[in-house]
Amino acid sequence: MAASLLLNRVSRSVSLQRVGGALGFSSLDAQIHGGRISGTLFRERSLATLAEGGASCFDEMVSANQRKYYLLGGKGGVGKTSCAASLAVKFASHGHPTIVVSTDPAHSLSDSFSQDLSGGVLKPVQGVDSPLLALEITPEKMKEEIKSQAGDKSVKNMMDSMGLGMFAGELGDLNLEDMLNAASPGIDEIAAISKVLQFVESPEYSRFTRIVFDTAPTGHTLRLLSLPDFYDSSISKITKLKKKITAAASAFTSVFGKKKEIQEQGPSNELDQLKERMEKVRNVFRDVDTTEFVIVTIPTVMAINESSRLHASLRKENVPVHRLIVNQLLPHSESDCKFCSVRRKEQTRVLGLIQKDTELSGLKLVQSPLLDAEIRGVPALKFMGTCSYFFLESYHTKEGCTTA
Ligand SMILES: Nc1ncnc2c1ncn2[C@@H]1O[C@H](COP(=O)(O)OP(=O)(O)OP(=O)(O)O)[C@@H](O)[C@H]1O
Repeated sequence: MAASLLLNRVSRSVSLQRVGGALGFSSLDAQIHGGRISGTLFRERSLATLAEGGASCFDEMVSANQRKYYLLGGKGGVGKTSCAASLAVKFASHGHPTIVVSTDPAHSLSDSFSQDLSGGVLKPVQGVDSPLLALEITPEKMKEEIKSQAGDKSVKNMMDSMGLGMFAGELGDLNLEDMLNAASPGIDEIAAISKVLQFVESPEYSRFTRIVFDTAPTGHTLRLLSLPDFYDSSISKITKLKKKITAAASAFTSVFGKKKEIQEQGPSNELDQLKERMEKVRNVFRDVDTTEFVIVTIPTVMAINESSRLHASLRKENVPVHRLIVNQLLPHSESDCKFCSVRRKEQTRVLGLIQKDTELSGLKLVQSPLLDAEIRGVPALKFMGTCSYFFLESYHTKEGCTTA
């Protein structure tokens, strides 16, 4: 019952042409490569009504000028990039200078915006009124930067600097590079977030009030979220080890009367800095006031099950989650073919599962319809944002669904 009411809500949508005109992109058809997105799929609905519905939905995300981080994640191929790009365009259109960052090594921001955003540097997105910058993190470039910042911090050098070079032969192969590579591919992502923190901390980027992350599929994302803890404890262990070695070295030099000074500076500072950055990343992920992880899914049992597991993991990690975007919902049609009718039944069943799922049922449901063309380019992303986020508030409780 609740699920079918949800679907009815999806059907209350708008004519593409009217929305296109209102958003100021009359040539939308041409720009999204292939005719109408939804003229045949959606029932007509007045823009006035849309505006009312839209006002309640997006206010919460767009309100407040303090900086907010939105991380969009979920199973592969469910529409994370499309939703992240669409949300970023929407923030920018509401006057928020925004940065959208892809931490997925298989980038598709450039494809989604239909612009070249590659190269591992922040690039302005064309066609949006407020500043919108996009960054496709290039893992190799990131690693190079970290390495060049850290310099050649091999364990041998570290021990040399401590006056223990004679023992270094045993350990000389260990270096920061190995440490960075050890947790690969997760380090790619943590390095990415760390890089973004650098960007947002510098005064040059302080005016950006919304940072949207398009994350890699679930497994990578979970690694990303747990890595700061992992590094924190690893770095602490290394620091403790270094202290022990320093103490042993002091004892050694006092016994044998060697005068050489034991230098405490250098590598330890590097590690402390790395630890500090990891802590910052971890804190950003868990800050309920500034951060929200938005799970993106599609109406299939496999995707819902994975979303449920993802939410359980995020909950354990204390990462704030409030919303679930159900993307690619088959919109209402007066005359379903057999195929559509079977899919629709299955979709209704799956939406019912969300309502019963202990992990997912408490989340606000954001519905995003399946459009009849690929979502590419700013106008199409604007359109997706328009038909995805209204009714947001209406759906966020079970009561909201059953009494609607
Ligand atoms: N609501 C929708 N209607 C129609 N097409 C969609 C919709 N959402 C996404 N798509 C299309 O589905 C494809 C995959 O979308 P997208 O790249 O956003 O998914 P993803 O989850 O980021 O994928 P990956 O896991 O590979 O990074 C794209 O071609 C996109 O245009």
